[in-house]
Amino acid sequence: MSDSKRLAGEKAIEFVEDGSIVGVGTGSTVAYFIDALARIRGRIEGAVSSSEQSTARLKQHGIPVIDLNAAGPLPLYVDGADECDPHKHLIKGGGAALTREKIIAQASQRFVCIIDPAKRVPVLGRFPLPVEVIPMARSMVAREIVELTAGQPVWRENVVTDNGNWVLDVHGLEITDPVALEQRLNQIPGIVSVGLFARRPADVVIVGGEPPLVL
Ligand SMILES: O=C(CO)[C@H](O)[C@H](O)COP(=O)(O)O
Repeated sequence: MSDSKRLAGEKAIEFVEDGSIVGVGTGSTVAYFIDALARIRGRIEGAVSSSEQSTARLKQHGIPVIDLNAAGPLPLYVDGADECDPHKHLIKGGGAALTREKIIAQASQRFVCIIDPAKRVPVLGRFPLPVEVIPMARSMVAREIVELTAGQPVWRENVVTDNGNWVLDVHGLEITDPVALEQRLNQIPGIVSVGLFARRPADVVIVGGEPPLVL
């Protein structure tokens, strides 16, 4: 598994443009991408990071970390996913970094998603859908989700996001219309962001293997 993650992460380097600022996601697959990025760090201006975890790894490698507000639109965002359907719609947020990941994906011209083969599914929902919530809204949002979907929200206790918020993981979903579900959930007050990347799916998906598959 970690070999396919490494192969996906290393393949994504081919999408990095010289002199650019690269958007960097979060997770164990992205860690391999950051390590590969370090080997070409002289060719890039720096990176915009989606989490404290990735920031620490980028800095360890001496890669300058740049504020998104100072960077402007990015040519490339590279990130992992928890699930990916045939339309390149994703579930993300297993690492609780979904909000910043979504912001950087939106700010990027091209989103290259790097996954191991186990992440490919015909329909999203086997992986519980992460939802970042303002702490005071947790119970209300959970009730709204129960009313709106067939899912069961479970509070990811002991996890506080980099933004100081909490995460609900919604179990038992079969997400046949990810765009509609993302839109509906986004309208509930108290939800900061939903780990569905359907309105802004990946542009390219790299599935790690020998050789990596580029979709
Ligand atoms: O969305 C994420 C973090 O919020 C990650 O991209 C996702 O959880 C995949 O992680 P990994 O590469 O470790 O399997």
